[in-house]
Amino acid sequence: MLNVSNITKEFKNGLFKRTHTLAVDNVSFSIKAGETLGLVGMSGSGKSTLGRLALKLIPCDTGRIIFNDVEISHFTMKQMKTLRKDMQILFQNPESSLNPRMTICRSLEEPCRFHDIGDKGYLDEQIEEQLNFVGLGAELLNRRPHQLSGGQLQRVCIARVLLLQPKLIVLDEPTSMLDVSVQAQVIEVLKNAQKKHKISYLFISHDLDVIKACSDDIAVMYKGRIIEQQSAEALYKQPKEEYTKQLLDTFLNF
Ligand SMILES: Nc1ncnc2c1ncn2[C@@H]1O[C@H](COP(=O)(O)OP(=O)(O)OP(=O)(O)O)[C@@H](O)[C@H]1O
Repeated sequence: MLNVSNITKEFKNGLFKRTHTLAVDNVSFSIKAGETLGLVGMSGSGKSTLGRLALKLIPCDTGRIIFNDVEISHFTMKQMKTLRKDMQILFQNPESSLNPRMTICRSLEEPCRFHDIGDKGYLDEQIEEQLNFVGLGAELLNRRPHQLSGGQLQRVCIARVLLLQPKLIVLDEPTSMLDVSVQAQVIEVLKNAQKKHKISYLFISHDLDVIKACSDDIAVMYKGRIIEQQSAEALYKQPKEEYTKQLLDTFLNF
């Protein structure tokens, strides 16, 4: 579904753009249809930047991105518009993902209207179905975001993404702002959605338990590079790199 090879991203900031940060350094990975690649690493290792590059939300300096057998590396933003609904992202903070002035119903409708998905009748039906799927009821539709809990808001965000029927979703710490009890429910919803629609996930998280529970393969990032990638089971049993061992130890002893 997604094949990324040798992508690099350097940010240039500061006076006269003299401060350079090599956020992603020659990274390659691929994700099959319906599978999850977990991405772990310390803060600042480049995980979120890599997720945004993979979706072409920001341009890469070098490298190739092939999505669903189409090379999109050189696609313009206009060309990307047709693919946007297939490639979605779910952020960690659902509150800032939703417009506080819009009702939940409007927030769910908006992206579908933008992508021209169905008429009003079809949309109403789909919204109800997706809300149901994520475990919410239609009584929330006329509320505004501040009238929902964090877990409910993240479910709304998941429903909103699912309405577009994406093929790939970058999950950028989707449960890190939620209570532990709610985390498990949200993960269950994401797993069910993947099973039902064969969606591919790039799952970014600090939480190694969450990553282990969700991923087929796991990639470890360190200073902008993927230093190790293995099946989830193998990585936990026999990490190859010293850094991965330290990461696992730190997490287990936390
Ligand atoms: N827009 C930007 N301009 C300049 N530097 C940036 C920008 N975005 C990210 N960076 C830098 O790139 C590096 C990687 O950042 P990134 O957010 O991708 O890391 P991360 O692994 O996702 O971190 P975290 O887990 O804390 O979210 C960091 O040094 C960060 O400061």
